[in-house]
Amino acid sequence: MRIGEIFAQLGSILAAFMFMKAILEQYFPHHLRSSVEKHSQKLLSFLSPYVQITFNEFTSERLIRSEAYSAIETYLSSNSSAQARRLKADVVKNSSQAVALSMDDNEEVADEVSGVKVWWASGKNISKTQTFSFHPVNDEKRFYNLRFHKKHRRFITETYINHVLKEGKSIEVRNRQRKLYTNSGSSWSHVPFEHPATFQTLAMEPEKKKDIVDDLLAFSKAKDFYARIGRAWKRGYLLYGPPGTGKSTMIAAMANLLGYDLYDLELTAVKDNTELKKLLIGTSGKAIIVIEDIDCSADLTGQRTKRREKKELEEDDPLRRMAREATESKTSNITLSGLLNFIDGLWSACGVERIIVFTTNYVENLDPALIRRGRMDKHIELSYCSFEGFKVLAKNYLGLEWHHLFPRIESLLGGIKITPADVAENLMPKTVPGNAEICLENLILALEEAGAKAGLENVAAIG
Ligand SMILES: Nc1ncnc2c1ncn2[C@@H]1O[C@H](COP(=O)(O)OP(=O)(O)OP(=O)(O)O)[C@@H](O)[C@H]1O
Ligand SMILES: [Mg+2]
Repeated sequence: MRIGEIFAQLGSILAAFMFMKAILEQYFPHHLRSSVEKHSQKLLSFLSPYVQITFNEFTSERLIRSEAYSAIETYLSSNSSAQARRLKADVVKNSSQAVALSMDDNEEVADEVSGVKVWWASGKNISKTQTFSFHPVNDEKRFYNLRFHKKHRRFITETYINHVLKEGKSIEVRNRQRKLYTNSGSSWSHVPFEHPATFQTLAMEPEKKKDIVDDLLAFSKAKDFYARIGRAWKRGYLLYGPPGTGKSTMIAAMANLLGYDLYDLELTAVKDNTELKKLLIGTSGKAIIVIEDIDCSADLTGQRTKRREKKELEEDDPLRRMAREATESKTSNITLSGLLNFIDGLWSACGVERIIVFTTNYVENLDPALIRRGRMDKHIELSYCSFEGFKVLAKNYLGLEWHHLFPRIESLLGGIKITPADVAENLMPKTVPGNAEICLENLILALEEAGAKAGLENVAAIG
């Protein structure tokens, strides 16, 4: 048969079909038509060995987008880009891909888990209700249909759907744009969090680093464990050490490792406990709440009241006392124990994971009650640069695994205290293109100078 004939035949079949459809629509009453459709669908589903589940984008009661729908969309995105013929593209920031691809309407992709094959189809319903409005409302209702053989019903409903939702949510967390929040008044404002620090680039002894990474990962996966033992899903870290040893850098690395948002809580800008309460309620799950330099927020060391009582006894001049009280009333009225008690209370009430990190340069100044285990569960000391730490920096900054000047640096680092920040500054290439040897020699010079200075100070102290 020639191509022309095939088209002619196809044309007449189509015409006949359209004619039948038009007759059906014109002469069949509406209610009869819908009952024919209903019964034919019943018959089809009775004969078909497949079961179908629909996941709507918006559920009828709520106007918010269904979490299940977006988790499925994310889960299917990698499958879709490999299988579907028509894809939708969306621009995403801060992701390894420049655009996120998802399958277009009326596309179907297959998925297989534990040997069970399922099919996902995307579709949309366009609402037929006509509304007259100056602002036309988009009445498209999208959905995903999951189709599978009825013999797998148990596996699908009990295991597979949970797997899809969990996997989809964890991909969302990994891909989403993280935020860095700061408090202004009783609300948070945020900017995109784009700190590049990771645990790989952090100068630290490998075992210590592994211990911290394992601890964080174990925490992030321990929802069921915390629920079972009846504890709020939270963990407190205290980072202490001299300035420039990587405390802030480690917090950024933690956020990058877990994909959490960062809330940088500036306590001195918080007026009172009510404002603090509002701020803490305003934080989301998967958050790291950071309070830097708690020792500098003098009111929070637990000694404020004692100091004030003492001063009041000393100060008899009423004018001076009034002036002091006026300045004090402007500063924060929060006490650290109040803060921690409140955090304990809040966290006990909700099931989302939160990490709180405190940093300080002077751990010895803190009230032991405030950093007891259970509040600050893990105490991490960040100290001066060791040779192991130096090797990480040399690899990051200069791309060096080994150099003939390394042994000299190792012996100098053994006796001289230098912060990773100072080492990093010396390793920073000062010329284009950078010369590794010059950088290492600069570091040796800096180390020798620091050594000579420390020696002089020692001599002066003894003298
Ligand atoms: N352990 C480290 N690994 C890699 N880089 C580091 C490390 N410590 C410090 N640095 C570098 O030094 C700079 C300062 O470090 P960071 O701000 O983390 O110090 P800090 O301990 O928070 O200091 P401070 O107590 O003054 O807040 C960072 O920009 C980082 O590049
Ligand atoms: Mg810091």
